[in-house]
Amino acid sequence: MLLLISPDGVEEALACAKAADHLDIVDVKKPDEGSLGANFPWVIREIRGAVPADKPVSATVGDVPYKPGTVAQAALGAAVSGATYIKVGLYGCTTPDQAIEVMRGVVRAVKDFRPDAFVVASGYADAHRIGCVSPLALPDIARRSGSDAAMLDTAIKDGTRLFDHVPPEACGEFVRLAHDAGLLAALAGSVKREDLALLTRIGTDIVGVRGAVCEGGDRNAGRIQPRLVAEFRAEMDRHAREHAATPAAS
Ligand SMILES: O=C[C@H](O)COP(=O)(O)O
Repeated sequence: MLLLISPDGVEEALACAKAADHLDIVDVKKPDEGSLGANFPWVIREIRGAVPADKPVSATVGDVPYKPGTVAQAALGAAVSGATYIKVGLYGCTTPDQAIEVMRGVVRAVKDFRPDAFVVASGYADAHRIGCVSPLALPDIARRSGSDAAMLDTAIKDGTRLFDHVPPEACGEFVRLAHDAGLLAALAGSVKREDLALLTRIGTDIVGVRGAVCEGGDRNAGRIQPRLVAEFRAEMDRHAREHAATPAAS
């Protein structure tokens, strides 16, 4: 399982750089603009320069409206600024067809510019609270749009967590659907260390985290701490080892 950490700016990205041995992807966002809030192009560029070259930089394009042209242009902006993972939160899409249309525009805009870029179609575990496409629709949306991964995060950061909205069995189904479609499955949403056993067991490819590696577990007032990133990673590795040692159920 890969570890994606979401700093809110250059200062926290430097904390990520200090913990670079313990993480896999640095994900630039602007949490005060929403769960997948987009940061400025110059911040993405500066963070790209600040983290080791072998660590991919991801950027969120926002909790986007159903405006395919606007979103495609924003996604290209993130890619031009140096992000190679482009994450789109399909906040304003109420049907799978709308979401596919948005993601097709993103895939074309980004891959015309950089064919090896990695496009992530993200929905929300708490979609029922905001009225957007349902979580289990995401793998098919990602597949039909030519995206590379399907993701879930939580839209409303009020202390409720991924598994509060999409129970572990349904997350397992999400991962299965993504894998059947040839995609990676990414999961986030106030994930804590105690969730790692389940996330490992269901075959999650990427876990996205912010609050759990911030001081006091506070994604808003706390800052990312290299020590907490290292501890989180050690816990991931422990579960990976235990899972590998467990005989597969027949
Ligand atoms: O993409 C990952 C998100 O930033 C997760 O943030 P969170 O762990 O605070 O919910």
